[in-house]
Amino acid sequence: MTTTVGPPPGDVSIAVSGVSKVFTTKKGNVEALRDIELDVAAGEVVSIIGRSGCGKSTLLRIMAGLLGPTAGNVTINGQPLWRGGSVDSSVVQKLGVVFQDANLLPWFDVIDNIALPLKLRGVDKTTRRRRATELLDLVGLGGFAGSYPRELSGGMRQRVAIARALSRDPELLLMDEPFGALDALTRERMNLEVQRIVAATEATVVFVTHDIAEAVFLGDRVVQMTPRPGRIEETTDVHLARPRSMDVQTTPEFGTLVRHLRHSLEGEL
Ligand SMILES: Nc1ncnc2c1ncn2[C@@H]1O[C@H](COP(=O)(O)OP(=O)(O)OP(=O)(O)O)[C@@H](O)[C@H]1O
Repeated sequence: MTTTVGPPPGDVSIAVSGVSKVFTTKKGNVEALRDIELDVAAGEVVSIIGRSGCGKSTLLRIMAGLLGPTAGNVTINGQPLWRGGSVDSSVVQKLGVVFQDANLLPWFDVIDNIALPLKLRGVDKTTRRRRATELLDLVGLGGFAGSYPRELSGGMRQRVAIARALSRDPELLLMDEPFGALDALTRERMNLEVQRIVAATEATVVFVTHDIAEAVFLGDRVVQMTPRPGRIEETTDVHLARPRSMDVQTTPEFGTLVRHLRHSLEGEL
């Protein structure tokens, strides 16, 4: 019998090489991505910004194994994610994905929503409820185990979605504009939560956002994509100490980074 021992948390890297994506529609071909190269080191948090329609979600869906690239591939710890048109399921297991819409099942309470990925993997009920309860505490919703999604605010629902993504112990979290629909203050609180959760789990993170300040606050690096076809135009390192408080946004270093990225995006007009 062979036993596969996975790398400890914080040891998963993801690389995108030569990825292009062309959608075929009734109106013709849409070239969404062209020759994307992106290496994300283990334990790194990379934010991706770019104008609406530049291909951020398409890139994240390809990295998540939800959409096949037209050319190129994604490797996770050196293992190819895509083999021809299908995904290597052993590789995709390392991933947790959170989208803008929390997408919780309305007829399941919070615990059952969080535990669903474990149920689908055949984990027994006691174990999955114990794990879901731990995760609920981790995302700061300890008192809401028996609540239903309709009884929660948008920010709380997103935290449940994050807990659900974490239930599989992903070493790599892919987040697509998860807080886009939240008000500014809730969004700030959620950014602090993400920072805390990422520190606790040591996960590698790729975070797509429209918001330049959010990208800088969360990222070790901010990657900027060009308008369609999406290409990686520029990468900006963020050398701000962690943990970061919201007050970091008032520092000259933060302001300089945000200004630089804003000018760079404006320069695309
Ligand atoms: N299934 C599809 N079929 C055809 N075209 C698509 C499909 N999905 C995305 N596109 C096109 O690919 C381009 C990139 O879309 P994508 O959603 O990745 O952009 P985005 O940067 O995430 O946008 P936003 O910031 O507005 O969410 C767009 O022009 C979009 O119309």
